[in-house]
Amino acid sequence: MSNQERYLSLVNEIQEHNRRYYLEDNPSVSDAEYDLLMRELRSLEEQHPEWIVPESPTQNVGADIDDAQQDALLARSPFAPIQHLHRMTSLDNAFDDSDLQSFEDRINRVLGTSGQSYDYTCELKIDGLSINVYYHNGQLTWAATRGNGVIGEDVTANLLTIPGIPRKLEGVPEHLEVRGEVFMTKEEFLRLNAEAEELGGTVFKNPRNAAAGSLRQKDASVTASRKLQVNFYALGSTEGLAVHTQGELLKWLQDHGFQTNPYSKHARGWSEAAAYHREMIQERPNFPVDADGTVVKVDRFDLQNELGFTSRAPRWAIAYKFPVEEARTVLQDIQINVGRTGKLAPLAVLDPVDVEGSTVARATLHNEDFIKDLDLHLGDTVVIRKAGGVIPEIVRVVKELRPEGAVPFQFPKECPVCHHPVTRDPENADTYCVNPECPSQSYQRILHFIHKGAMDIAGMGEKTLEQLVNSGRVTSVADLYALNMDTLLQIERMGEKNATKLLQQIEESKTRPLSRLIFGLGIRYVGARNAELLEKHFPDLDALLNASEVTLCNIPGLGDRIAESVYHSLQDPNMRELIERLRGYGLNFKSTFEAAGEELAGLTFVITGSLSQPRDDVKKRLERLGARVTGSVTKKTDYVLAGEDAGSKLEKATQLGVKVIDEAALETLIAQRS
Ligand SMILES: NC(=O)c1ccc[n+]([C@@H]2O[C@H](COP(=O)([O-])OP(=O)(O)OC[C@H]3O[C@@H](n4cnc5c(N)ncnc54)[C@H](O)[C@@H]3O)[C@@H](O)[C@H]2O)c1
Ligand SMILES: [Zn+2]
Repeated sequence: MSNQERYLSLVNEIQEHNRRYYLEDNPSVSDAEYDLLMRELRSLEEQHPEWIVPESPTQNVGADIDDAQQDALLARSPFAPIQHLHRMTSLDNAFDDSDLQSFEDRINRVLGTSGQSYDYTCELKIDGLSINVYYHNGQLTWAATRGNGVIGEDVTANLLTIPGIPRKLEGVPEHLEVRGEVFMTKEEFLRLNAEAEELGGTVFKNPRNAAAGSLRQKDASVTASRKLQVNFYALGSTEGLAVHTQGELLKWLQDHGFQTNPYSKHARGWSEAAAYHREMIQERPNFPVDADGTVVKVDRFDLQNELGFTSRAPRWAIAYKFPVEEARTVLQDIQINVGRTGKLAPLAVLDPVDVEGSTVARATLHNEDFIKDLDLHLGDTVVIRKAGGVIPEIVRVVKELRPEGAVPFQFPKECPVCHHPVTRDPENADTYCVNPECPSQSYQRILHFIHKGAMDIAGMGEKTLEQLVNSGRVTSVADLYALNMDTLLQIERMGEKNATKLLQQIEESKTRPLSRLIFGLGIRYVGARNAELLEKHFPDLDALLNASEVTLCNIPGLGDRIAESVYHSLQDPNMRELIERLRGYGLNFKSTFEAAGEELAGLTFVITGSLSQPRDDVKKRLERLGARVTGSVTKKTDYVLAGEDAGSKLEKATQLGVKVIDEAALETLIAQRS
């Protein structure tokens, strides 16, 4: 291949990656690999400017799609197109200190100075997706994604589900665009992926894709459930405002109620900016959200204006990317766990190794195809890194170091626990043990049923449950309610005191809200949020059992795939039998959802001590009835709701003369005010 052919094939290849990344939120290569391709492309273009084609990714922002593709996209997109008032651009990259130095040299050249150190505002480059929020006469009017920089997608309804975005601004120009980055914290990303792995939803590659995929949802209530956040850092134009530097702008944004990132810092000259960058690399493991680098911006706006833009990026800013740390280690083993849906989950067991500030000894391998594509052999030396700064993943095998005689890993044909033959889902690469009596599945199902978010039976430890399941004393969640003192005392290390406590918790769990029971049943796709939706819609479990598939599909926010899954799971004879047994044991089947009311409007509550219901449920109920629930007692607190063993908050209430009530008094209060 000639160099020019290589150039054109790079243009094509990168365009394809852009499409997958920006339009489908589903990249097939890592950002580091992508950046390497871009660097190669750039250096070819520097040597041969005459080769540059207009569709080159260096000349465009975003997916660089032509008109026909744009039409096709918009036709498919559930979002209306919106034209930005001012173009949204990308950023050029620096990969080492000398790139940063060249950046300052170029500024000197363009501004006609030489060797001068400029003032910069340095910020974190949050790895999310950019958003443009438009205020007309101070009123939030629409919000759009970057799109191709000129036209983006209207995601107003979705954006409004994110807390902390001002709806109204005072004393601002008639037209104002406020720009920032929508992102997902690492914690929320892990929670979402764990839920998706378990319930069978989309598993995202990294927090950026998760944020993009969550914001671009047809159904804004799905976006609302994803806990997105946003940091603002720019305006479309600062005309008509008394801000003259990026530093002042960040302050202006904060003063007007916009969330900004706390890590920004002033720097003088490229070397101070480089020092900030090094500091941030050290801090990176502590960021609640992943950042993929720092952004160095010329501070003064008059200089920014002089410097201007290239076709895709400002000349006054540069993204200094964090190094991607890779480590080598040895694949010791591949463990296969069987989840509660019967899904076989392969896990790589690695020689522990440090990557980006933490020790990695395990990595998920997703499914059979993932292992095949990597061509994993036990004993292989593998390269690992952290996707999105969080999830350790195996990137590739170092084939040269493969031990002699190593054989490719064979995915099991039978369940590693019950030895029942497994079946592969024809739609994806997942493999399932379909034996309904598989002890591993029973164990996982019961574990799910008793965990904190479901029936919350904390006294049942994993070891205890394991013994109960393995000895055949407990095979389904209903069996929990048949446990008695004699059975429990046969469990190793289970004394009378703990057994009594456990039996009491099991008894208490019978009164949990219906949504927790529905969640606990472990229906595919039904997490805590969907369970709540279902509880809101039906007066009791029987009404849900009798609901037709159409009725379920019509529940706003539930989604057809979920409705279908609920319907079919609840028709299953085994599920019916289980539910009847639970009814027999007297579990609560009634919806505890009162319609949202005003009974407690204007009152502030603090909850303390242990109550008959999980505190979170009580809090939600108070809020549904209009109350505000806060964490600490002040003079503004109207009531302290105290359960057993209430401590310092109770003392504080007495000191301040705040009324203290118990659960019974709360019911009276609600009844009086309704
Ligand atoms: N893996 C893939 O297939 C693939 C494909 C395309 C792009 N990518 C990744 O995306 C990058 C290019 O994407 P891009 O054009 O969106 O640019 P970018 O993400 O490198 O930088 C520009 C963006 O940074 C964001 N940003 C975050 N914090 C900011 C701050 N404080 N100030 C200003 N901007 C801030 C803004 O959204 C802005 O649009 C590549 O370097 C690569 O890492 C990967
Ligand atoms: Zn099995």
